[in-house]
Amino acid sequence: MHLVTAEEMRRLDCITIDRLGIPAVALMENAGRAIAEEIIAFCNRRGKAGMAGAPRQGGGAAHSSAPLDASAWAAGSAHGEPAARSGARGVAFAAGATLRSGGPGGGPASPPKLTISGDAALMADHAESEHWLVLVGKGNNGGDGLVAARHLREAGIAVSLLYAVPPESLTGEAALQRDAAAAMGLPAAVHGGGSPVFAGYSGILDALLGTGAAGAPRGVYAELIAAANASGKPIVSADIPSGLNADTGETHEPCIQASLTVCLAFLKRGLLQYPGAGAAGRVVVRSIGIPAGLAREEGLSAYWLTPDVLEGVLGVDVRRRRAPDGHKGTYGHVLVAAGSLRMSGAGLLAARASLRAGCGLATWAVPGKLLPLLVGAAPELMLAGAGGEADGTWNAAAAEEVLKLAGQRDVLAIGPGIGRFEDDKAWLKAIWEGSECPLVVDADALNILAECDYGSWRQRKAPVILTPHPGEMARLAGVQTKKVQRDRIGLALSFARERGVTLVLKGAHTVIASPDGRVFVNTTGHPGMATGGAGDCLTGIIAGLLAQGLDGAQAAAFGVYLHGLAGEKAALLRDDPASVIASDIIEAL
Ligand SMILES: NC(=O)C1=CN([C@@H]2O[C@H](COP(=O)(O)OP(=O)(O)OC[C@H]3O[C@@H](n4cnc5c(N)ncnc54)[C@H](OP(=O)(O)O)[C@@H]3O)[C@@H](O)[C@H]2O)[C@@H](O)CC1
Ligand SMILES: Nc1ncnc2c1ncn2[C@@H]1O[C@H](COP(=O)(O)OP(=O)(O)O)[C@@H](O)[C@H]1O
Ligand SMILES: [K+]
Repeated sequence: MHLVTAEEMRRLDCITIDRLGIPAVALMENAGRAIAEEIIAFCNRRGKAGMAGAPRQGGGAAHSSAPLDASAWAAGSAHGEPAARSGARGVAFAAGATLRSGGPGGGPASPPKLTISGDAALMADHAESEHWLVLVGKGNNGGDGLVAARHLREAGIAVSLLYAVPPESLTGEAALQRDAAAAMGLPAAVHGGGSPVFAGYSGILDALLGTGAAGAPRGVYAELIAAANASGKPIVSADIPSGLNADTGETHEPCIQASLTVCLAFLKRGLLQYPGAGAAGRVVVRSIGIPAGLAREEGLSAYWLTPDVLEGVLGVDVRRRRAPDGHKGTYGHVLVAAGSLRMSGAGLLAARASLRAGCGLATWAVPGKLLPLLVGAAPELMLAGAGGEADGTWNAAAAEEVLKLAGQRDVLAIGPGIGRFEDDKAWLKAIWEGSECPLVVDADALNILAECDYGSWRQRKAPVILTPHPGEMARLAGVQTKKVQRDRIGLALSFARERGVTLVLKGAHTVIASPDGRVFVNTTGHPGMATGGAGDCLTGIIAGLLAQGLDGAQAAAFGVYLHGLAGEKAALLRDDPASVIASDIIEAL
């Protein structure tokens, strides 16, 4: 599924309206109806759970991990329930008259049944117990809310409108919807400042600000957002939560904390990155008549990482099929140069993970003094001494040993647990320039890299994959960690392009950017993976996939995806995400 910025969304809107001739008001009608359908489904679910009026739990970025669960996401109108719902709610009865007598054999036949279905998606189970307040902004987002209000009313749900600004200031399609709502007699008020009263409503539709918003909500918009959040009522957002930066996922002060966001046409980038992903609650993407293929035709290249994208966009065999006559040589040989006396485990985790990712062979290179201590640590691994100091730490001269070993292997992964040492920049430069195979750079090797002028180093032919967490990324980019987190997708993209590397910016909803301008956002994984060594496993997984012939972007994206899935599985096996440790992730691969 494509991810779009607000600007790209406007472009796709314009193409649909100008080139295809679909009127803007038709798109708005589709948008509003989709929002109404989702609100009705929300009410019906709530009714079934016997929780009428219950607000979302927790709120804010720390709320339930539902949005992290790929199954909680839904694309288009096929979001899991409608088929079952329409089956259950369709009006079906037998036709009164027998249309044809006699079966093929001439005997009596049972009369054919005529089945007639109602507009199931717009049927509320307990409409009488619902009363929704629609917060209406001045732009098209407000217009969407007005359309939704009409459809909710049609479904028998009581609806009231609260305009942020005098309704006379609405223009274009939004003004048309304002008039239609008035003609239908929907009760409306204009926010007069101060604290609006939300008592008596069973839910709030946030149609204040959408992709046309600029900066933090101002004036009456800010008042309404703060009051809606404080009301404790469940909030459904139209397109994006008002107060969210649709491109970056930054939340302004204030920002709506939604239970559900009905995203229109294409998934906005900001809904996939924290804290925005937390503010959005559950996200449903609904089509509104803008052809999905336009995104591809327009060359958009940001994606939510799903098995479909892995296969269709990246060309990865997600089933990881192996040739029946394959042997260990078929699946490549990884060299992991990692670990030192005090952090040998980091190297062990990376090397073991590469094997679990499916490479044929893995060699773990450590400072020679450590070798006797590591014998038998993992029987499947080969061990190699790579020089180093008498105390089991690395030194610059060890680069030569690493290069010798790498010459006979398919992939080199460096960094986990190596620490810092004298002349480590020379060590890294020698490896960077001297190795011919794909290179995965992690942990302290990234910190060393951040201090090097590697743009002037000899150009590498084989891919480089950098796997920083936000702190390491901050050092690489020479900015504060806060700035990294403010626009993870934008930074990862520009860094990968400028430096000609594949960049894996780790953390909840890891971003994978490739030097050709494609970017992928992963949503597998969970907070239980915030544990020492989890990143070392990822380094090994990516190296293991590279060894099997995947290219840089394929290995990075598939590796991150599998790593997250393994983390989820490990949490299930442990019964508690908090108990997951890095080794569990490897075992769950
Ligand atoms: N064909 C289409 O285009 C379709 C669009 N669709 C829908 O339209 C949405 C985008 O609509 P949009 O572009 O009208 O912008 P929108 O977000 O409603 O609000 C902008 C208004 O808010 C104001 N404002 C801005 N920033 C502010 C701030 N910080 N604090 C306070 N006020 C602020 C600003 O007013 P101004 O300050 O300029 O007077 C401006 O007038 C999109 O998300 C989707 O829901 C769908 O219907 C499908 C078809
Ligand atoms: N809340 C989270 N949700 C999903 N994945 C997470 C979360 N926290 C951490 N992770 C993942 O766990 C790994 C941690 O890596 P890192 O910080 O480098 O750990 P270490 O250096 O100890 O190995 C990364 O792949 C990261 O994306
Ligand atoms: K909104």
